[in-house]
Amino acid sequence: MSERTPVVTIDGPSGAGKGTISQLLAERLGWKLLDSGAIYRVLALAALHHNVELDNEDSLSLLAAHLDVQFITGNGLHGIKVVLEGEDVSIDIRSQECSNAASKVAAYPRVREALLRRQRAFNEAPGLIADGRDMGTVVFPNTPAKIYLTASAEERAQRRYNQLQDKGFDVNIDRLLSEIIERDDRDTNRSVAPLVPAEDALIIDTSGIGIDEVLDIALTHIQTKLPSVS
Ligand SMILES: Nc1ncnc2c1ncn2[C@@H]1O[C@H](COP(=O)(O)OP(=O)(O)O)[C@@H](O)[C@H]1O
Ligand SMILES: Nc1ccn([C@@H]2O[C@H](COP(=O)(O)OP(=O)(O)O)[C@@H](O)[C@H]2O)c(=O)n1
Repeated sequence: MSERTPVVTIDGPSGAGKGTISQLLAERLGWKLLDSGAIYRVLALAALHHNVELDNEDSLSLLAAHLDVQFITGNGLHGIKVVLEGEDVSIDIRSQECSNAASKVAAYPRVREALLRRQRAFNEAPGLIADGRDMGTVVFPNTPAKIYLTASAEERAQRRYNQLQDKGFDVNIDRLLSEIIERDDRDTNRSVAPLVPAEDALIIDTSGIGIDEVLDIALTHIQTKLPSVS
């Protein structure tokens, strides 16, 4: 399988800066954006709405295959408005409850399989920035332009705390840190598509590095790997 149009993958744990850098790259290059985490978040929210148990792989994979979700660009929190069954859920999917539920539903192989084609369909001209956990390892493994962002758990929890507070969520930093560690652990140790840098990814530890500098490093890497990008 080879990618039809250029793809840049941005993977890493929660709060590493993937969404921020992906959005800036998509704007800079005029490319499409795939926020794959939002798909798992929406599935988790749909499961909560329809009283589907988060440990029922059969029902979850059926729900995943028929998920009625739209991503409308140029709007909303992450630059994308997320609409589930006609309802704008852009804010609801960012709650801590949804974050935790997303990482639970994402651990099931048949759920991931059911969402694979939907994610690959985002690969449209002129190019795609794909943000997630397994973009470089599973969803778009053939692209040469792979980036893995990381930072210490404490720094990521502090960033997420500031971000959620700004959005009006009531958050507790200690609970946030333990949930981030728990989610990292679940994402890293699952049997399918675990959170791990692709062998050929550029790893950027963003602890103590500002967004502008991370963006410069990412752009230089992309231009090296995809010479058509200027
Ligand atoms: N390099 C950085 N330095 C400081 N803050 C950052 C950096 N990258 C991202 N942030 C901030 O951290 C928060 C989480 O970033 P986000 O892009 O949502 O992470 P992720 O998508 O990896 O979970 C955002 O408020 C963002 O502005
Ligand atoms: N490609 C992806 C993206 C997200 N996920 C799961 O979905 C959850 C939410 O992803 P996210 O990217 O929105 O989370 P944050 O990094 O924004 O905290 C993660 O904890 C993962 O369990 C995944 O398994 N694979």
